[in-house]
Amino acid sequence: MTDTLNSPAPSIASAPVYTIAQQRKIVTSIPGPRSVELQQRRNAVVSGGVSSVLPVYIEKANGAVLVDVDGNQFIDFGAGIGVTTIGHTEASVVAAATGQLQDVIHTLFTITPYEAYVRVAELLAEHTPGDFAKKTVLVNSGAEAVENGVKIARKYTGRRAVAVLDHAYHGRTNLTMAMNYKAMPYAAGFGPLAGDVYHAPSSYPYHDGLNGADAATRTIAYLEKVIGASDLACLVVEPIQGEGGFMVPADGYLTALQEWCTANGVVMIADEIQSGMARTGHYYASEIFGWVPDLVLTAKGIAGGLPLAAVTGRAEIMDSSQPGGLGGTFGGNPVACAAAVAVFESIERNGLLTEGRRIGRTLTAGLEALKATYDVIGEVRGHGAMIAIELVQPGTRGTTKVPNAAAVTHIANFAAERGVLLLTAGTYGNVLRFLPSLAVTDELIADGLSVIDEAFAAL
Ligand SMILES: Cc1ncc(COP(=O)(O)O)c(CNCCCC(=O)O)c1O
Repeated sequence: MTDTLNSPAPSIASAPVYTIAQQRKIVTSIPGPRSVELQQRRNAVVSGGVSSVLPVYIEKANGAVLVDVDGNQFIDFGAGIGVTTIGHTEASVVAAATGQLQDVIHTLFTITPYEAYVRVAELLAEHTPGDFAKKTVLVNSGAEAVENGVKIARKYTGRRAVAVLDHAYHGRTNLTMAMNYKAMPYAAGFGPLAGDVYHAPSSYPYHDGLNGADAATRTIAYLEKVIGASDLACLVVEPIQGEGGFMVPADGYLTALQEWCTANGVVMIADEIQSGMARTGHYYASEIFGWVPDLVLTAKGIAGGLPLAAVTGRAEIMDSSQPGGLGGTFGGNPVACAAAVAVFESIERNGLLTEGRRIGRTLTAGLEALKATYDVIGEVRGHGAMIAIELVQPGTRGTTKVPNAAAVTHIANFAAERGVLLLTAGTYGNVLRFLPSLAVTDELIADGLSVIDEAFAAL
């Protein structure tokens, strides 16, 4: 899809100031000796259910670089799964959070409120898609935002059913586990799972070859024939699917679904937890597709690394809850809210939407060049600083497109040993995703891609 919104804009107002040299540096084996020692301590006291992609223990981080306890420096193409979007330890976030820590750390907004929560809700009303009256509830995690978005939609419609798309990911709570596409590792053995959740066909152009209208017709047929609009409270959709593998829906797909939802009294919810907050070169990925959702879920990058999440949307829907029906002890914590205000201000001050589009162009060009050389790269896709490559078995990218998870594992491990942290994704584990912070330089991207080129050559 051509991103017609992808128009170069004036350069950023102020270049980032880094406290750690933005370069890759390997000084020990990976993991190094102190990481190995820490891993042994961890194995004695941390649940085996908590795994780590790379057992390298991080001591410092800044911009797009991680520094481990042995002095190795990694190019971070993961940003903690799209959280440190404006950069690790971004100066204005650190200052705002530090100041708030010295004033008041916690009062519980539902007991005695404070301005920072209100300011975040004002910023969300301003920057989420749609020019209608909007309201917000703040919570702590993405899954909690999904849970509350569904609660609110059920209350507003008086209906129970929840529809999600194939390849979706929405969290690790009981309801969100039921909403996920993959049971392993997220839900296996943790059931019984919540009922009234239905999985509808999605738009996956690389595999289904459908245009937006035809893909939407297929999804809507499922919603009408399998569920029935009369009991459907909400349809929850990631505009660009995250854990599922960065699938970019065909043009017109999302707006066609929104039209059907509006005509049938169904609340359509954009799960922008991974794709939102300037990740794609737009505040919200929904904008790329001209989609104005009824509710928008925000988390991950909103508070620069501190835990904060939000449900934002049409005031009449958000006000359907009875007073006291929404809340929680830490939801909208003052320190996280102060950090979030700083994040919004940094996006504007430093022109980070433009930076996201720059990063998208740089990554896409570099990965398309690799695709021209290596036929295991089936597709390069995404927007802004949310780009992925889907890997397939040799000789199949134009035909059966057989997933190649082994190649993904090889590339990720090869890169990690040389100081490049890459995350995998995809229902079949055959996607490499790039989620760098918007502070990453073109030089650092080029260095990281040179390592990845070596990794493909060594396949
Ligand atoms: C679209 C989308 N919705 C919801 C969530 C859930 O957000 P939480 O903050 O992890 O609860 C995510 C979190 N994705 C990363 C999960 C990492 C892991 O748990 O191992 C997402 O991407």
